Amino acid sequence: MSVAKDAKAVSQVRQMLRDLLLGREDPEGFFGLCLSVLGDNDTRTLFMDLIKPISSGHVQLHSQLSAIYHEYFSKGEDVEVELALALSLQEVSQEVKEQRSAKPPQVKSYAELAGGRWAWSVNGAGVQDRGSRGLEKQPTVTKWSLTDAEVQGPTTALTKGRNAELHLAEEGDDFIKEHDAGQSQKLKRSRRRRQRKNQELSLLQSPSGSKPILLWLRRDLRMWDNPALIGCLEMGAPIIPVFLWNAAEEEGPGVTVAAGGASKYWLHQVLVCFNQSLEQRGSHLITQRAEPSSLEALLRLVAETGAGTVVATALYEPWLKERDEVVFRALERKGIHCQLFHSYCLRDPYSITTQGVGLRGIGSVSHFMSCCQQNPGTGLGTPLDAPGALPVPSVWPQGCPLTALGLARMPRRKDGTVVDWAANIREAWDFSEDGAQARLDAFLQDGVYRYEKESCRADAPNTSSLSPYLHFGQLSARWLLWDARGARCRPPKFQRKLAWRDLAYWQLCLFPDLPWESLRPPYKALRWSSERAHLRAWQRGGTGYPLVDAAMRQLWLSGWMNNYMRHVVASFLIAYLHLPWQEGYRWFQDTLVDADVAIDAMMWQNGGMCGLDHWNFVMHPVDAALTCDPRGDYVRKWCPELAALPDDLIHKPWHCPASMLRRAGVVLGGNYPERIVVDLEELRAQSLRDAAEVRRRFGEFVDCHSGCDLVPLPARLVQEALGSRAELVRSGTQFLLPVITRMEFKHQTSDPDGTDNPYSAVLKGYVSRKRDETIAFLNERDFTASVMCESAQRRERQDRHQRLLEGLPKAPPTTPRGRARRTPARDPYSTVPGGVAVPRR
Ligand SMILES: Cc1cc2nc3c(=O)[nH]c(=O)nc-3n(C[C@H](O)[C@H](O)[C@H](O)COP(=O)(O)OP(=O)(O)OC[C@H]3O[C@@H](n4cnc5c(N)ncnc54)[C@H](O)[C@@H]3O)c2cc1C
Repeated sequence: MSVAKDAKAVSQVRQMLRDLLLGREDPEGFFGLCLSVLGDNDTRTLFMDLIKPISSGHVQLHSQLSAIYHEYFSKGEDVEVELALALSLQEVSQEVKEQRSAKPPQVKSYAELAGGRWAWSVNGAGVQDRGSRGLEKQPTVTKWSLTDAEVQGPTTALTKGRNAELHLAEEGDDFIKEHDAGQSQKLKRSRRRRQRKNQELSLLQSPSGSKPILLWLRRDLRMWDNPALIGCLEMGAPIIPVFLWNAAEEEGPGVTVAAGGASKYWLHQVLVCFNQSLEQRGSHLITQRAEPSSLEALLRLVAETGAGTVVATALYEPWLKERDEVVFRALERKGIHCQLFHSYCLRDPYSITTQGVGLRGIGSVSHFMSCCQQNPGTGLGTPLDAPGALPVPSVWPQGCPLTALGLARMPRRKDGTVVDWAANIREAWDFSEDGAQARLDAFLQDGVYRYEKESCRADAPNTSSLSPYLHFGQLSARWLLWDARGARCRPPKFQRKLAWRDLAYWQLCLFPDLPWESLRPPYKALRWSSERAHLRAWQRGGTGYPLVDAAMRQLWLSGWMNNYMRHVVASFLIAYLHLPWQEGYRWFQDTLVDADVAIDAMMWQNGGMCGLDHWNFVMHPVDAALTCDPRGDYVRKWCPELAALPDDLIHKPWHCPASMLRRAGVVLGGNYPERIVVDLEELRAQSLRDAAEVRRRFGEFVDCHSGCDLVPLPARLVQEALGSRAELVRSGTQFLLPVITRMEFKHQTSDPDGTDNPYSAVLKGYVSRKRDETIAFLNERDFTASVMCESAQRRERQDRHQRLLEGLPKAPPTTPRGRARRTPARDPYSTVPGGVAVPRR
């Protein structure tokens, strides 16, 4: 080290020491950073002197640092060489260089490399050997076609925050157990610091001579917490990020509509943003049409670039998983080293098992979380920081312009003008990774408080709106979970949503037909309507039911609507219009920017009465407004032609007197449609009768003891349930499992002619109980206060009269004047004063 550089490094370490004392860094992190700044030799010689100043004031910290130092430098020479070889941190000997260029870079687990001590990453951040500290390895890496023993260990470099470990397990009402999560502020500071450091240190790498790595990007299009990206960096070779597009492969078999119009548009924008992020780091994205297949395209790229390794993040849709298996097997046969990283879900859905929990309650999120808790598997690990710069190849392969992929192609009118249907989507969203982060920060700062109680409101942005970012992996679920845990308000309900997301992927893995085939056999025979005009009206927001129309127009214009509204429109399509759930699924897949085959199919199956879970409710298209849009603000926004109607009639304009409609400028059947169906009660009753009818016809799929529907079990679940006894089962044997079934179906099946079903699932709309209680409390308090005020005034009046009678001077008034009044009785549309922020018009 030169003298100047030496002095700079030492002063940097002193600054880091101050951070350590302020609690912004932990001892292990500090030691790791020293190694990165000073290098191995200087750390060995200078470290103890540098920490001397704290030896008297911070005895415990000093001895902790000394212990770490001694432990690290007591490792054997062979470990050091192995470390250097694998991580290319040190100046490597010629012999080692030759070895590296001859073989594809091999990365072992840090625990292996460090021999149970400390390991160090090429990018500069300290890496803790988790094995030696009683924590589990991170499950991020799967080495393709190798045995379990060879599955790689953690990519723990550049971890976000401190020694922390997240588990997909339930703790009380919590989804995840965390051993030691740092506070979010601290994390952000440390994140920024580390990114700066990574930037400096990635410049020190000299990947020249190594075969480049193809980083095959599909989703997980982000810089932060991207294990595949960091995995590439750790190999110390030039990285070529490639995005290959083959619509047929994405689509898979059956009707998945995996790549609908709105989500393809989003993907296009994400690729633009991701390319910008790469360019900021000195790299760029190669885009190609994968013709005739991704395998062929990759083989061409390998030939063109001489790449020795292909790295990707695992995808879990069964058809994409199968495609990847074929691709990687073929590449391995050609001597290309392949690595697949897990990061899209919190838990790899193929690793979830029902062992120890059983199958009862399957399909519900509680059951799923019990499975995760009972079989925690490997921990989630800590989020990773973004790299500061990326090593680039000397020669880049040929790509095609992003527009040539046709992801954001707009239709043209006959006159040649473009129909820019995405203009509103562009306005509504910031597609960048920073945009995702900003939305998350804003939500955690503010929205998360309302989320826990008011996520059903459509008239206020009370949910995170992060779904499209999660779908395209601009935000990792792990990162989101981590930050949510660090939020000031612990949001268990929000965290649980991430379990829903994983549950959907688990279900898709178990039932690959989920997007097009009803899981409950009898319901395949349900009598559905074929009224195309109704479907069109529903799709375009022209049903005549303002709440449904507002939601469907929001979907069309912005590509999104909140969960509650998705339930409202799904209930309307299925229970009132009797249209098949698949129609709803397909429309959502085409119009949602967050269209996600697994989640969408699971939710539509559940809504369509044939999924693993049954929604035990049906949303009423008018009454639901009481819960989600009590003042009609949401309807006013998306159906402006109704804006002038009063709050209590805006959700049912057909009840408005003609004069009121005239004054409000509403013409039913003119500028706003008449209702496409009128007798909602009868339509609902018919839907119930239809369900009971198919259950009776296919009695073999109804459990005679519990009255529950029976679902054929997939082989994987049979295997888990029977264990070794599964071998004794004759092939082709079908097992049926009783699943959660709506009470009203059971009752209707047993009493088909009964007129009064006591289990009616139609929700009448409700204002949350908590809100009711708060209002009742405030009303009560107001009333008590006004009574007290009244009696004080009475006393004051008596006192004044008394003084007058006795000829004494007037006393100054002691209480503010005002008439005692009772707070008016709560009307159903009132909101908590100072609570939910819905401005009254
Ligand atoms: C009929 C129907 C279809 C749906 N289709 C999709 C879809 O295609 N893509 C999609 O991402 N979500 C879908 N959902 C689930 C849910 O409505 C959205 O995830 C949510 O509205 C997204 O908004 P948010 O990010 O503000 O959610 P938040 O409530 O803030 O939740 C945070 C995240 O948790 C996940 N999540 C939330 N709810 C669910 C759920 N019920 N199931 C699985 N994951 C969930 C999402 O990734 C979401 O971004 C559907 C729901 C219904 C009823």
